[in-house]
Amino acid sequence: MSLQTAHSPARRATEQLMQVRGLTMSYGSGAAENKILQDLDLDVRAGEFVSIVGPSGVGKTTLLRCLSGLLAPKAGTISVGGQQITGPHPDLAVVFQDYSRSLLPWMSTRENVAFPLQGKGMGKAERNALADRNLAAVGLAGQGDKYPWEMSGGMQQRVAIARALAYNAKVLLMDEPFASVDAQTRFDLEDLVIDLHTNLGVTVILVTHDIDEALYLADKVVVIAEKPATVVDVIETNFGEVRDQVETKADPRFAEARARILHRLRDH
Ligand SMILES: Nc1ncnc2c1ncn2[C@@H]1O[C@H](COP(=O)(O)OP(=O)(O)OP(=O)(O)O)[C@@H](O)[C@H]1O
Repeated sequence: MSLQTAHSPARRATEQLMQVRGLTMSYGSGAAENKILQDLDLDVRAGEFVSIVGPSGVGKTTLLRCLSGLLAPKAGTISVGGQQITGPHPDLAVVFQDYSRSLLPWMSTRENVAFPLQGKGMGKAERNALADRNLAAVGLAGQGDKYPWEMSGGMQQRVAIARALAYNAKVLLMDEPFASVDAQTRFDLEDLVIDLHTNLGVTVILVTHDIDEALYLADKVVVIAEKPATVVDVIETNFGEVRDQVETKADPRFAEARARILHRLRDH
């Protein structure tokens, strides 16, 4: 597979969708206050794939939890489509690293995917049909009757992705989603997410400590560092729409971007 220039709507994103201004977050208060994020700004265009990378413990999960409305920031604003985020929001769906805790073991995979759709006022047959369509989109056609514990880790994470897609959120927020699977499964899941992004045009914000993964997937890599953490660099990747685990990573622009990120992280 060769590198190509961007053609898909997803990789030609232009319209502003998400805006973060002055995001500040700390745990505890008074003498015990632990400042994690300080004055962080972030812009995400509709259909864009944004990776957020930074050293271990810098505050990546805290940032993603704030973006998803699960954690209230101490200061600053987060908006999606011009709407302020003040709590969990139907435009935002989250995929966590720990699929084994995010899927309900007593429900079949179809029920797991269909469950959050109850709040959308759909009948059971419609929910199940939507669940089956989204399971097929992640390569799990015909697997709806299986239980999560009958599936491999990679398959369970596919179910969690199908559940997020079925919810039809505008933004898919992913927190180290491939950190708990083996290397080959990780590559397969990365390529699955690229396909979903390209074909469905969904906006993705993915947090990872893996610089290669961040670059391979994204249109834009946001580097956070320092304590408290803030944005120290933003890199537009321009590797084209089609990504290939071997060729993209061998592209001289990939090596250049990787070196730039490593320098930024070393300097902070
Ligand atoms: N609920 C919490 N209460 C208090 N401190 C917390 C809480 N969650 C995280 N922290 C602290 O906030 C800091 C940032 O944690 P966070 O998990 O956001 O970082 P991270 O960059 O995602 O880390 P990693 O790369 O190891 O996953 C850490 O020092 C952590 O100990």
